Amino acid sequence: LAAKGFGKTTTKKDTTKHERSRPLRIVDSKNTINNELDKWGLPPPTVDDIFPPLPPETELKPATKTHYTLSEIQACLKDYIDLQLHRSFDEQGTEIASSNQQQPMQLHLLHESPPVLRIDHFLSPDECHELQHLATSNNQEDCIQVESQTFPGAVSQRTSTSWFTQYAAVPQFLAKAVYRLHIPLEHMEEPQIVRYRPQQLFSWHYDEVTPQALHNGGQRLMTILVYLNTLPKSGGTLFRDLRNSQQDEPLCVQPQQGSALLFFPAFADGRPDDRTLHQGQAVGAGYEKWIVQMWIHQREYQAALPPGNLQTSAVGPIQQVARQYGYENGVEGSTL
Ligand SMILES: O=C(O)CCC(=O)C(=O)O
Ligand SMILES: [Fe+2]
Repeated sequence: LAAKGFGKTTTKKDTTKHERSRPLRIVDSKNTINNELDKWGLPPPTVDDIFPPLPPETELKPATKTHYTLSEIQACLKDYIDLQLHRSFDEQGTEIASSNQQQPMQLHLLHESPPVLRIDHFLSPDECHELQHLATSNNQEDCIQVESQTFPGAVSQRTSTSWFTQYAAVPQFLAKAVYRLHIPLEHMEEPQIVRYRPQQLFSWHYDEVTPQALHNGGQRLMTILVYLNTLPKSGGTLFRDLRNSQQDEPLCVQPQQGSALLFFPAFADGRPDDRTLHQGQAVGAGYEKWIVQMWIHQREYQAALPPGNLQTSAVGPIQQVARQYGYENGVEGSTL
């Protein structure tokens, strides 16, 4: 959402004027274009100006193995939103059995610091199909379509299509967030379904909100996105400053149907974590990429879309899913 280089006092050049006054043409730092200057006599900002490289002393700890225990995962998450994972996952990171006949979820830590987590089987294939269907059904009451959120002057380019959904229209996704990750319903931003067609992408950005938006729920503490379909290559979620466990390449999470990706745009106290700069890579020819996505705030958040969207309207539907999936057993003191 935010292009954070702006308004920060630490950027190498003052690019604030660019944001406010004219559409930006960002140039690659390696791509010098004829010393062209704008009307303020400034050269066009480069990607490095807008998303400054991390200071060399920044702590970055890639994953060093493919399997982490729950205790190890919790240690990596200690400065971030409290997910109380021990209530739903055993020491091997496997979901504690519920009666729902679905494959148990499995935690995978993809990066230690900052933590990046994948949860396989977060949604079943049927649940993934239903969410895609919800978006394409064109039911204006349940979800509202928003074309690319890129606006003139924005520094990040998003070319996909989003649908902002009613909380009550996605009870299975929310039931899992509430009963497996213990996220308070009131802190959830409106869930969004996103479709990328071939070549579409979301370029480098941070998920944190701008200071002007903090009045609504405070900072975004967690991004949860679930891939609704599998892509063999292309369309990955790429982190500029993180490395994979072999440490030979930047961390890129390949879409796998039903797998959730969790990362943390800010620490629990609301301080943004600059290490989470990421992009949704372009989708290859012949493919589409679908995700469902939600941001979790520090405090109560009030939805803007679709009109009349209230978290409380989802309580009944979520409880119904929870009963059906056997979530209430073994979850004492639920947030609902
Ligand atoms: O599509 C992706 O893989 C990432 C999407 C994303 O970063 C966003 O919507 O904020
Ligand atoms: Fe993002």
